[in-house]
Amino acid sequence: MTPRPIVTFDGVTKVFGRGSTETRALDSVSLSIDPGELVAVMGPSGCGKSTLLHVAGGLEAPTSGQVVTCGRNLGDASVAELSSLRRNDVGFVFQRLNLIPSLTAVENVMLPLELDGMNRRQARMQSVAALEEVGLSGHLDRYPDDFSGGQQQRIAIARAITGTRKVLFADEPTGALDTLAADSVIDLLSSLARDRGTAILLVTHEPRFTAWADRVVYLRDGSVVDEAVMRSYASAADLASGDHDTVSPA
Ligand SMILES: Nc1ncnc2c1ncn2[C@@H]1O[C@H](COP(=O)(O)OP(=O)(O)OP(=O)(O)O)[C@@H](O)[C@H]1O
Repeated sequence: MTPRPIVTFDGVTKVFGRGSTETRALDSVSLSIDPGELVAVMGPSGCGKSTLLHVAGGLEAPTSGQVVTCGRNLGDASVAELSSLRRNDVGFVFQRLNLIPSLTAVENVMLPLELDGMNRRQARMQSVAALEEVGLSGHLDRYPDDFSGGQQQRIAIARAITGTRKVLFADEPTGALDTLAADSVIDLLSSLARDRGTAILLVTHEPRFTAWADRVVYLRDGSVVDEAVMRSYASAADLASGDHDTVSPA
């Protein structure tokens, strides 16, 4: 049975500004992402990659078109529904980690849950489970500065997947990491998709990460210009040589 997509874009346009300052960041984008799928989003600077993530996660409203994330139509979702989506269903990770240096790893993961009104015991339980999923269960009480850059990004990922979140939006999560640490973070994202069923939308400038992706979506000037279905983990070299299945957007 075909899984029900966890994110669907149907003819989505996002315009910033008006008149002479108008920017069409997304232009009639249609795509969908299934549970457990790792989709890489690539394209030149300013083509709309971050905007795609922000609109999919309810941080920005579409100007027109329909966005459905985790069963919610974001176009007519109330403020309360959007905030529930961000609290319970989706997570974000960025290049900037925003970890608080004076809090331990587990306290950093717990913080948003507690700010959200969850009691301390439950917040700790969920945070310990998330840190276990990212391979840091033995380091709960260490401070961010005690970790390498790659491990710090793992803490940020744990914070983004607590509870039953079904989608992770990752915007250049390895931008500040060396090659080895970056590969290990992408490895982790790939295993979260495979083993936990988390759908992952990964914005990246790194062609080599396409080797971990199930699908690659190429944006230019706000439009999807190409999609590559990566079967059996084709390598970036295969991609460059055109040895992949290309699906032209509708
Ligand atoms: N809040 C905003 N207000 C006005 N314009 C914006 C806003 N956010 C994005 N834009 C514009 O929309 C376009 C797409 O921006 P976006 O950040 O989505 O691109 P990107 O592909 O993620 O770029 P990069 O790879 O450089 O991060 C750009 O022209 C950008 O200047």
